Amino acid sequence: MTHSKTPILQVENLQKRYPSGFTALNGVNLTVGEGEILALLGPNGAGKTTLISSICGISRPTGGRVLVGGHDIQSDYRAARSLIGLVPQELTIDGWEPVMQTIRYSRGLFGRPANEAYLRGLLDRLSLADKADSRVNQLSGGMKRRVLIGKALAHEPRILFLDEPTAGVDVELRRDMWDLVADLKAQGVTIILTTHYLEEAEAIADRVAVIDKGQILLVEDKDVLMRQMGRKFLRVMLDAPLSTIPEALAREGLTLEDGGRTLLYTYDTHAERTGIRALLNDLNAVGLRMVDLKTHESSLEEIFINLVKGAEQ
Ligand SMILES: Nc1ncnc2c1ncn2[C@@H]1O[C@H](COP(=O)(O)OP(=O)(O)OP(=O)(O)O)[C@@H](O)[C@H]1O
Repeated sequence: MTHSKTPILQVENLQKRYPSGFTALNGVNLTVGEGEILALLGPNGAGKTTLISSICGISRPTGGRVLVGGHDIQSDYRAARSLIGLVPQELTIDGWEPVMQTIRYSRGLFGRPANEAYLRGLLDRLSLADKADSRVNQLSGGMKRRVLIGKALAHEPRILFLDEPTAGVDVELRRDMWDLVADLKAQGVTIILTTHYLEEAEAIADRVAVIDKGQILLVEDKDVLMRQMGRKFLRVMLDAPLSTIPEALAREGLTLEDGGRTLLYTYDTHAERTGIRALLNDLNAVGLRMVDLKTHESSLEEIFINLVKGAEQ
């Protein structure tokens, strides 16, 4: 398991109360292992950006502590921050300097020795090699975002934060981003990303943390989460509509939909017996004829919506 390794990040009872009096983080605990990809999910205003800003030392927590590679982000800021790369949500980049110079400058800020070969390789991986001498303010939005990633990686951080990395980007950049994440993971870099695209978390995360109203509702291996909370649906399309479910078929998880034309059977993915065979036998016995069968598995999106809804009740 990835998270049984040495933790690169320890967040302990983190609190953030803004001067307005609003509590954006209310006792967050989170441990992330080296080389892990963690997706941080939560509705708008849940506290994702506040959490990332507090971990990266941009926003000052009002309680608790953050250790990065064992260094306290407040009392040992330089050592902790040098392990971190941050790609912010906003396109906070402009300026007339050329791309290569911008990235070189970012590396220098962390006191890393010059390494042109590394920086060239980085531009290459970000499909920016032919833009090395272009001015940042003359680039497209997508290219600026690539430069931001280059800046975040210029000092070879061990942990990379991506705040909404693919919001509003085109398909190509999204695919490049996912490839880059896989490359970095192969090099042992830890990645924490926030996203509103659940299929993105489903595609690339090892673990998923769900945050709502400044509290972590759950942290779990993605596969375990999908196995435990996932449901499967079997739809049996009938050749003639039913007004009610016949007595002989009645069982838990069975409902009618589509004006009685479809029987919807919901079952647990981890149940020992799904009950499908028995259902199909019973259908046969009562003389119902089906024209088609379809199955569907709940996505991370459905699981997430149910989790956040459940927490509100
Ligand atoms: N400077 C601030 N002063 C007061 N409240 C703030 C400040 N910054 C953020 N908040 C509030 O803290 C809460 C958490 O905001 P945050 O930006 O961390 O959420 P988020 O989960 O990143 O949301 P989104 O998905 O919309 O980006 C929100 O209710 C927000 O209004």
